[in-house]
Amino acid sequence: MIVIDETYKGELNEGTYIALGSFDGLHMGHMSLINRVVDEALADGVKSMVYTFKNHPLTVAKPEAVPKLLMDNEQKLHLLESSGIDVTAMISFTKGYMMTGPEEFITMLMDKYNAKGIVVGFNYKFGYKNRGNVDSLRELSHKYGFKLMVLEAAKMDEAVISSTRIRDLIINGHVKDANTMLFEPFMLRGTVVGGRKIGRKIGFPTANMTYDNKYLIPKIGVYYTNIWVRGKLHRGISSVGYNPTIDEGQRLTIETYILDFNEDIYGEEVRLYFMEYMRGEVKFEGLDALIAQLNKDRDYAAEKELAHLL
Ligand SMILES: Cc1cc2nc3c(=O)[nH]c(=O)nc-3n(C[C@H](O)[C@H](O)[C@H](O)COP(=O)(O)O)c2cc1C
Ligand SMILES: Nc1ncnc2c1ncn2[C@@H]1O[C@H](COP(=O)(O)OP(=O)(O)O)[C@@H](O)[C@H]1O
Repeated sequence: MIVIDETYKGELNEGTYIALGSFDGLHMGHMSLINRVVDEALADGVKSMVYTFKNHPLTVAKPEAVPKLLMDNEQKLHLLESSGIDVTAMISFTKGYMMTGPEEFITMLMDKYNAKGIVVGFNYKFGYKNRGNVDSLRELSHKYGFKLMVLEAAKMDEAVISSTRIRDLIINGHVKDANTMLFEPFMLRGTVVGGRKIGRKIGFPTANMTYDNKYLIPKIGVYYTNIWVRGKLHRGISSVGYNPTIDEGQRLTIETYILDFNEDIYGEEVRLYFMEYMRGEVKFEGLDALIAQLNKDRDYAAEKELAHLL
């Protein structure tokens, strides 16, 4: 897959079909657009392309309304590439860019990327003040002669699948339900950092990881997770919380005990996949009670399946 940004000066002279959207989380609705653009491009002998933004448009248009994100750009690019997309344009959304009107946006796609077709979802809005929609796209497709494909809403349990719906599930602990709508399980990326060094003393060393508040943090509690570290996926049990048994935790930590694992991984980059909410965080009477519970958590996780990642 070729990844380009606003500085791209080359020419895409083969012709492209372009899927438009911000694609946060890459859920099944997004995937239907991605699959469609890949299939149609193959059938018509053009390149499949995704045009998206490096930063959420609301970071410029309305910073106080930016949602917590479900996915970082690195993971988005990885999944788009795995889906067979030929070209992804990941563009910085700026104040100047925001002024682009609907028609200007579409003619830019035709001039710069040789767009022969556009794929969007039923509720797609675009251009300055969101003045463009599916109806104006239809008019523009007649005026300029490109192929327009508008896809129906993908649904689960009779309700439309959306990034907002998935965020709500995750902040309420329903990660398993959220994952059924996602291309890959919900994941946070971070670096393993030092903690209080108590974990190893109680027989449960935990890899504490950094996190970025730009991304969604699941509900406080304990999860069955999968953790990708040093090129391999492992089962884990993770705590998202304040560790009330050990200290009056001021700071939220995300820490994982990795099953059947004994390596020093300080400084390693990890990806933590949230598979299932197991229980809430408890303030135990003492360490023995915490250890007894951790043994149960581990035994439960040991029986679970590992995710299949792309
Ligand atoms: C799967 C898991 C579940 C946990 N559940 C709780 C809990 O319910 N209550 C609590 O106070 N601490 C809980 N902890 C946090 C432990 O107290 C924590 O791992 C311990 O403070 C070690 O911290 P350290 O890595 O900074 O040394 C949990 C940790 C893990 C890995
Ligand atoms: N099974 C394991 N799960 C998690 N971390 C492990 C495991 N085995 C060894 N480690 C290492 O031990 C560290 C955690 O030990 P711990 O005593 O909890 O220290 P800290 O408080 O610094 O997290 C991890 O960061 C990792 O380097």
